[in-house]
Amino acid sequence: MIQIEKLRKVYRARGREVTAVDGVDLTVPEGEIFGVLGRSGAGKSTLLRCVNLLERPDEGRVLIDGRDLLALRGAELRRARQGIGMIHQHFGLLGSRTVAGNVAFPLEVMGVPRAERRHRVAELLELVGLTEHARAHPARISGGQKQRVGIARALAGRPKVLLSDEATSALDPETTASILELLRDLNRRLGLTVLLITHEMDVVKRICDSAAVMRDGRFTESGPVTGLLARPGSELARGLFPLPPVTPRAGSTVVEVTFVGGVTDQPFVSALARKYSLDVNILGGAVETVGGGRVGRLQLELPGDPSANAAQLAFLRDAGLAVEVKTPITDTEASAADADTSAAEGGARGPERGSGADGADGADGADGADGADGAVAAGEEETR
Ligand SMILES: Nc1ncnc2c1ncn2[C@@H]1O[C@H](COP(=O)(O)OP(=O)(O)OP(=O)(O)O)[C@@H](O)[C@H]1O
Repeated sequence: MIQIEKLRKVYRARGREVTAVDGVDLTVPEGEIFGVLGRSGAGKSTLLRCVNLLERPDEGRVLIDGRDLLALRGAELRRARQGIGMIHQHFGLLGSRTVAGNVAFPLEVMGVPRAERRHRVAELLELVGLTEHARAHPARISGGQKQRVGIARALAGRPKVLLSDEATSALDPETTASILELLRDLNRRLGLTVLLITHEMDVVKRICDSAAVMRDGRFTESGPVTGLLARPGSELARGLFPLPPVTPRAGSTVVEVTFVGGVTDQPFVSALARKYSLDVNILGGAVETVGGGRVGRLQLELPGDPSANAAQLAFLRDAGLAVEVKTPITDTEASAADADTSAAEGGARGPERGSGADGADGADGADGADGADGAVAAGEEETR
């Protein structure tokens, strides 16, 4: 279990202060996968690096299975950090060592005897499906395989907690899917608690139990993923279901409804139309599988303004839907919007951007560049 309390980290450089993490509280229960989503510069990496003390927070507490890491020193702290594995976007493998040699490295640092090391490396390579590549060098394997080596290495010290720093950001979509599947599988088989940071909405959708959206060092929303999706106004929901922006007209009601789980089986649109003898216009919609369950969002347009649709809106809410009413615009605004729309070619109703669409780092160092995993090779400081 990971608990973060009122965490704050301020960088000071050349007389300038940047508050990278600004009072974050977070609990990841044992065996859960928690995703922190946000754009570049939101403070995600700093938050993650404070969890294994690669960065020392200025304020707050970090507790792993109830132990306050900031209260530990020396050998005790090193042992505690061995219980936290970490994987990175650019893998951080040692180019001079084979796949097996990379996985063995943290075990050497921990002083594990040679015979035991061999056994453990074989076990780890099997766990990540790389037994056949044990003797290959990183330059000879694919990006997905490199990340599998990174995962095996991170698990060498049998950690209970795994930190993932944009682990799939350098991979193509197919490889990303296989790495996410591996992480989910390891999470279930080993009971690993995973804290991951990402700018990819898809990562949250595929494997996270809970998530937070981070901006300017703070969480703007946080909770179980399906709960966030069903919350009106949720940035996560908007990012997952990028429906086109709509311009509600005076005399009509535009509602966005989000439905989760069993609600998707109910024909609520036709039930609404029948019950109130309405023509319901569907403006947009998307249904996705999130965390193994079905979640969807629909934009509906009902005749009459919201005050005339109170019963209809209550009907949708009673059906278990999260309902968000888009504020109607005035007649004057409507004619201005008409002018805008006809001026813009084809109406230009592009999809809204997701919350974290743009954050990928530029490519950086290749294998062998950034040395050992800070979590397992305790005491070594990573450089960025
Ligand atoms: N070592 C550092 N010294 C000074 N400022 C830093 C340092 N590391 C990060 N920052 C600043 O702290 C803020 C948060 O950076 P951080 O890397 O944690 O964000 P991020 O969400 O992980 O972004 P990215 O996805 O681009 O890595 C940024 O304004 C960044 O410039």
